[in-house]
Amino acid sequence: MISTVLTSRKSKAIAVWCGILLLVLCLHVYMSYQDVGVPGIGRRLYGDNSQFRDPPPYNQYGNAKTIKRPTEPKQPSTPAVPQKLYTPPDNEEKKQRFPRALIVGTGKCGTRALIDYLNMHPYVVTAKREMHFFDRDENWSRGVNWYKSQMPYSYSDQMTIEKSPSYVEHPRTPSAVKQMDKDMFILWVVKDPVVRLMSVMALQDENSNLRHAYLEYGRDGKLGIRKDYYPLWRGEYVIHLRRWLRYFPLSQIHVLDGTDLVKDPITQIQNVESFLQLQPLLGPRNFYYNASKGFYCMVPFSTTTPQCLGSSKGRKHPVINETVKTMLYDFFRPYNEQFFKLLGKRFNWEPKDRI
Ligand SMILES: Nc1ncnc2c1ncn2[C@@H]1O[C@H](COP(=O)(O)OS(=O)(=O)O)[C@@H](OP(=O)(O)O)[C@H]1O
Repeated sequence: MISTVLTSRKSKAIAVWCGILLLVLCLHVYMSYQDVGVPGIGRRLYGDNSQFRDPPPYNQYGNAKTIKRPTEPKQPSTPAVPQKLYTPPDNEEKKQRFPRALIVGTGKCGTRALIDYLNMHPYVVTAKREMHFFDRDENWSRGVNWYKSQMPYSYSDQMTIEKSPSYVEHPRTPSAVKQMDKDMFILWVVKDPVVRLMSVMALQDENSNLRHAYLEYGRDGKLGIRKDYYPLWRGEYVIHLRRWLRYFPLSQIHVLDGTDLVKDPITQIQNVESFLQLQPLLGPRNFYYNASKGFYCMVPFSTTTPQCLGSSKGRKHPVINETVKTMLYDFFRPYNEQFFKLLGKRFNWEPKDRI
């Protein structure tokens, strides 16, 4: 009898202990799954998988406003890319193709930024260097097949784009381009011509007289503008536009302001996408403002690391005094006004404090 009582007490105690053990085990497993933050529990069982639970930095459409940037733990190093932005057509091989869009100029207005921005678009492939096919005799004489042989490989639904920043001024280019492809998309970046001139001048040595080569003394001994100076002529945009309009309708020429491209690349690139009839894919996800450079850098879909243009862009411009500034703005104003009239839109190209 005593032994029966003892046995039943013992089995009760065992049952209670088993119950407690089971409860602890269940709690343990539950906490591991939920990662409720009890140090060591979840991770000891399943490893440190916290990096896989970080939210992706961009949504499917690349809207940076939705970005949550956890500080700890770090972002996954794998590119947070909207998957499958581009699928090549079935059974197709890449081949070299003529450009369907040309960035024709103007030098120092942001042509490199524009082509590199466009290169982030999955349906765009860009020539790796300036070909100067239409404007340099030695290249022109090599013929169109040579030009095509310089183009990158692409699929049929991708758009090849080339830029050579002096196409816009060369007398041969508009007719030659039309002969190659009457439907060619023409992209043209311009800039306040005084700012553009200073960008050219910035290339000259700081102590060199060439920094002010756009000035000359007239017969009267007064300082004036050297009207036949090539960098000035390049900024007389209306002259060049008139020539292009003899071959292409204005609707086929997209003109954008390089200063707008610096300040608001997203809007500008989206306008260009629309002009080129490309899928609207580029957006805030592709641009990162680098405060120390004062420029936006690119974030292609294949990476989350910003890529900036080289040090040859964004040079410090020479300082000019108010008299020279007024002379330059007065010189360009009539050309600008005619340009705006022909273009049907205006840019803010009035004197600025900093140029
Ligand atoms: N994102 C970004 N980063 C750096 N620079 C930028 C960018 N966007 C536009 N720009 C402006 O581009 C100017 C140079 O123009 P181009 O590329 O047309 O020059 S070139 O003719 O090809 O040499 C260059 O002019 P400078 O500032 O005078 O160097 C820049 O103002």
